[in-house]
Amino acid sequence: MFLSTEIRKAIQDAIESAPVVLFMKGTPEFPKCGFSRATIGLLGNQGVDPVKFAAYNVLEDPELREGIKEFSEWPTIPQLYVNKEFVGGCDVITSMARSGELADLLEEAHALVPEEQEAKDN
Ligand SMILES: N[C@@H](CCC(=O)N[C@@H](CS)C(=O)NCC(=O)O)C(=O)O
Ligand code: FES
Repeated sequence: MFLSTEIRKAIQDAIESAPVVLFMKGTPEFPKCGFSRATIGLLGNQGVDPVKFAAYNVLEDPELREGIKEFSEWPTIPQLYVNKEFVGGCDVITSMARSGELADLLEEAHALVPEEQEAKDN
């Protein structure tokens, strides 16, 4: 697929809009797919600060849905970015949550709610 400059720029802006960015199906409140729902649940369990988080609903934007796959070179949704770096989809995030890598990544990105950040610093 041809990724236009315009779409590439829109994706770049989205990725830069918050420390933690999720491209998903539906919204955090109303996920439209189990993989997106599970990913939102994992980020919530980690204690991601809502002010550090942005979600983009690919179901509302077919160009974003296809464009993000090309951009990330990753064939599926959801897709997580932390500090502008692509992390992965639901399986990757699930295994990183289990191993503790996700907590470390989010902590380093200062993306956790302040109390949880403090609890981890102590
Ligand atoms: N194993 C994937 C599960 C996600 C997945 O399979 N997503 C599919 C179904 S929601 C997808 O995005 N298909 C392409 C599309 O719907 O555009 C992961 O780890 O994220
Ligand atoms: S929408 Fe069917 S598996 Fe995600």
